[in-house]
Amino acid sequence: MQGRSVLAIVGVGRLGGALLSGLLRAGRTPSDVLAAERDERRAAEIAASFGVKVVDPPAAVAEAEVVVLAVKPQDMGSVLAEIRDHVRPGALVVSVAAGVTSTFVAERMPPGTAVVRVMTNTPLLVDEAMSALCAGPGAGDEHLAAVEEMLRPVGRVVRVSEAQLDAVTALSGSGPAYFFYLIEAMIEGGVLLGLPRALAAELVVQTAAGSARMLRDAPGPGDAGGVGGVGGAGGGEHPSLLREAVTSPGGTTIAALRQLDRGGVRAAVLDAVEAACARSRELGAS
Ligand SMILES: NC(=O)C1=CN([C@@H]2O[C@H](COP(=O)(O)OP(=O)(O)OC[C@H]3O[C@@H](n4cnc5c(N)ncnc54)[C@H](OP(=O)(O)O)[C@@H]3O)[C@@H](O)[C@H]2O)C=CC1
Ligand SMILES: O=C(O)[C@@H]1CCC=N1
Repeated sequence: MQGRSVLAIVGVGRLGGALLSGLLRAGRTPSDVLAAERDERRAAEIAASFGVKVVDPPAAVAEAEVVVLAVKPQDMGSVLAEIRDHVRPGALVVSVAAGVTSTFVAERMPPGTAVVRVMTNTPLLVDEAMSALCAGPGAGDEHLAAVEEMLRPVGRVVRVSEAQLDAVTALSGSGPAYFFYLIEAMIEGGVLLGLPRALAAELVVQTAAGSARMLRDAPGPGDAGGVGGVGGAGGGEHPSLLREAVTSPGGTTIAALRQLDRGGVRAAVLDAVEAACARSRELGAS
C-alpha cells in the first residue's frame, strides 16, 4: 500500500504479536498501527514494548484501511459481529486464522469488503516466516499484492488456492512445532548419552540451522549450480541427496536411520500432517 495507511491488528497474542513486531522492524510507524487485545496484561505489554495504541476492536477497525484478524478460530464469529458495523467502506480484511474460510469472514462483513486469507508462522519473529495467501470474496490482484507487500519483509510469501490452505496450515503453519519437537527429542538424546544439556542443545540447534540453510540456500554436493533443490526458490538441494551424503556405508548414520524406520517415524509424520489438516477443516466447519 502506498502512503500512510492505518493497520489494525485484532488479537495480538502469539501470532498477532509476532506479526506486529515484524511489521515494525520492517519500518511501519507505530502511530499507524492500532492493536486490539482483550487480555489486559498482554495489552499493557504490547503498548509498552511496541509503542502502539491499544483500543477495543470497533475503535481499531474504524480507523483502519487494513484489518488483520489474529484471534483464535473459535473467537472469530464473535469478533466479526463486534466489528461489523465499524469496518470502513473499502477496507481490506486479512484473516490469519486456521481453518476459517474467507466466505465465513466475508458473510459477516459489510457487503463489498475485500477478504484475504493468510496462513503464516511464528518464524515471523526472525523475519523468516513462510506465508501463503489466497483471495477471498471481494479481493482482487491489488489486494493480494498489498498483503504480499506487507508480509514480504518478514519472510517468504506464496499464493495458493483456498482449497490448499488446510494442507498449508498442516505443513508450514504448524510446522515450526514439529521441528521444535524433534529438536527437543534430539537434545534429550544427547543428555541420555551423558552430554551436558547446554552442550547438547548447542550441537543440535546449530546442526538444525546448518541443515535448514543447506536445504534452502546451498548448492548440494556435486551440484555447483544449486538447482536440484525442492525449496522452490532456486537454491538448495534435494533432502534425499543431502541425507545420502551424510550416510556413510556401514557407518553411524545408517544405524540411526534404521531405528527411525523401525519406529515408523516417516508414517507418523504423514499421520501427523494429515491430522493437522483434518483439524484445520474441523475448525472451519464449526
Ligand atoms: N500460533 C501460531 O503459530 C499460528 C497461529 N495462527 C492463527 O492465529 C490466530 C491466533 O493464534 P495465537 O496467536 O496462537 O492465539 P493467542 O490466543 O495467542 O492470540 C489470540 C489473542 O486474541 C485475543 N482475543 C480474542 N478475542 C478478542 C477480542 N474480541 N478482542 C481482542 N482480542 C481478542 C486473545 O485473548 P484471550 O487470551 O483472552 O483469549 C488472545 O490474546 C489463530 O486463529 C491461529 O489459528 C496462524 C498461524 C500460526
Ligand atoms: O495450532 C494451531 O491451531 C495454529 C494454527 C497453525 C499453527 N498454530
